[in-house]
Amino acid sequence: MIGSGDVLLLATRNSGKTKEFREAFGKLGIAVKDLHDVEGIPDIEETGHTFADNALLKAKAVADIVGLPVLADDSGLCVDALDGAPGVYSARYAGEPANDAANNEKLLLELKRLASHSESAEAELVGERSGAPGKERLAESVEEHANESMKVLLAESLNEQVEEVEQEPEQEPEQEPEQEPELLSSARFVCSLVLYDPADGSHLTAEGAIEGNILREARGTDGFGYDPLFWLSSHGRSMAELSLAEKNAISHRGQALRRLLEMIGK
Ligand SMILES: O=c1nc[nH]c2c1ncn2[C@H]1C[C@H](O)[C@@H](COP(=O)(O)OP(=O)(O)OP(=O)(O)O)O1
Ligand SMILES: [Mg+2]
Repeated sequence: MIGSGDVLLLATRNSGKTKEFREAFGKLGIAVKDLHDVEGIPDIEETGHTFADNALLKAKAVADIVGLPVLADDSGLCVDALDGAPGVYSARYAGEPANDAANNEKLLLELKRLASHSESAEAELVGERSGAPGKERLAESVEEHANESMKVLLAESLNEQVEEVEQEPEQEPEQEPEQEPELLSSARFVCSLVLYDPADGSHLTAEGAIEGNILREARGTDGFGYDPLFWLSSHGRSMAELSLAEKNAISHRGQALRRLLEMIGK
């Protein structure tokens, strides 16, 4: 039922999603349209409790209006330190109307708040164990180690000076090895796709997920949504530092789409 007339309508107003589907379907000779190309489709409330529920809701609502098969994508970010939030609320995490920058900012705020809470809880625990209040105990610990740290610092700076002198002047400065950036929590992107046929109400559902970590600082300018905060250790890049094709090859959406296409023999 897909590709009747080799055009497929997506039940989305998210141009970032449309771009990714265009890249993937282009290879199959299928043109992709979205709700920016169709008039008279109202906003569809995403009242489901799962990604699959919401994808079905969107696909059915639009397909019943246009009378053609429709593909819907419901997706989001599940962050472990936040017990799976924002999850199905990813798009409206910072309120409505949906705003990627505000959502990213809220995500960082929540994770940093959590980190500072657990740091102070840890300090108190140290205090309780030693019988001294947390802050005092920490100060003592700094005192105890101060001399040792000073020695290490002095030795390091001496070593650096020696290395500087020893370096050949015409030698290329060595490239700093890229350090793993600071990460706040493990997380995953999840995507549910539903292809709905209004002729008989039949539909197919496919899911995909990708594991990663939330960065303390945004990186990259490609993609959309939470991509700049989603770190892929295996690639040494954020999702927003991948090209469209690279993202599709690994993403939750790419995986779900390949599964769906397999189901319909494409
Ligand atoms: O690959 C992704 N890279 C980064 N962020 C992503 C991705 N995939 C989903 N997300 C985020 C964006 C949005 O905050 C929410 C999706 O919400 P979701 O309701 O499915 O989409 P949406 O409202 O943007 O468009 P629409 O419902 O019209 O398809 O998860
Ligand atoms: Mg939505």
